Amino acid sequence: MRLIQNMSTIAEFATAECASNRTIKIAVIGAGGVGKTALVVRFLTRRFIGDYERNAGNLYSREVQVDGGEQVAIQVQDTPGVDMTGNGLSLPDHVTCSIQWADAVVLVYSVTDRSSFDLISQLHQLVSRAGGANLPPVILLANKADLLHMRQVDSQQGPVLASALGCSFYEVSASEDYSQVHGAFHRLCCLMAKQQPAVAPTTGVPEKKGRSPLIPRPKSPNMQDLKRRFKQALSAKVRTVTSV
Ligand SMILES: Nc1nc2c(ncn2[C@@H]2O[C@H](COP(=O)(O)OP(=O)(O)OP(=O)(O)O)[C@@H](O)[C@H]2O)c(=O)[nH]1
Repeated sequence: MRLIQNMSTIAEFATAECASNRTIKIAVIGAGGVGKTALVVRFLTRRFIGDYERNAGNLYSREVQVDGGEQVAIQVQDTPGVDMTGNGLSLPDHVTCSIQWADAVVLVYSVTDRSSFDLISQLHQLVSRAGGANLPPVILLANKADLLHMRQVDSQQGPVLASALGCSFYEVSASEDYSQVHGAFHRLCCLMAKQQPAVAPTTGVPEKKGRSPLIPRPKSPNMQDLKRRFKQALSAKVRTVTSV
């Protein structure tokens, strides 16, 4: 019973109608398995749910209160994992499309996976190329900080890389610490809200031009998918409990 209540709270929280007149679009990019989905779901729902299917690219939306109390709509695109192959980067189309679509980018690596860290510079280059003169704000997240015994990337290396790339850095644990994850995404939202023009109340037209609306939008928001993932995760937990 408690689980069902929790689930409906999660669904309501994450699917809240966005009454805001502007939308901040954030793409979350990194190697497979670094915890992109876990981070996005943690930020949007406060919950950490350990089991996810391999992500094919989902878009989530909700409202966020930024500095000054204003409510802004955000869309967060969780992208499929980018991996290194013998021929270089294996970059799903979806990721390229998401980079072009986004107003801001969250690059993620796992401190337990050196190759995911090594990928970051190349991903940043792709973001820079796609943005041209209009480079979107980028933040770098080092995830899985709780897995001390599995660490492959020193805690000093993240800040050094972030400073070389000119972006903010946060070391977080999606599983252990909601406030770190929330803080990183929330600061990005506040920054974006400051940068993006509000819609002029009389004309309904943005006061300044943002990134092109003609760029094809990545796969559509899929809150049903979010609910389905919660159902799957919860039923797996129930199965585990009943089988003990
Ligand atoms: N210990 C720990 N495990 C985490 C953390 N974040 C994610 N995980 C686990 O790492 C695994 C991969 O997480 P996902 O969120 O599916 O990673 P992803 O980057 O979306 O993966 P793809 O869908 O393959 O691109 C899951 O088993 C998560 O439970 C974390 O902060 N700490």
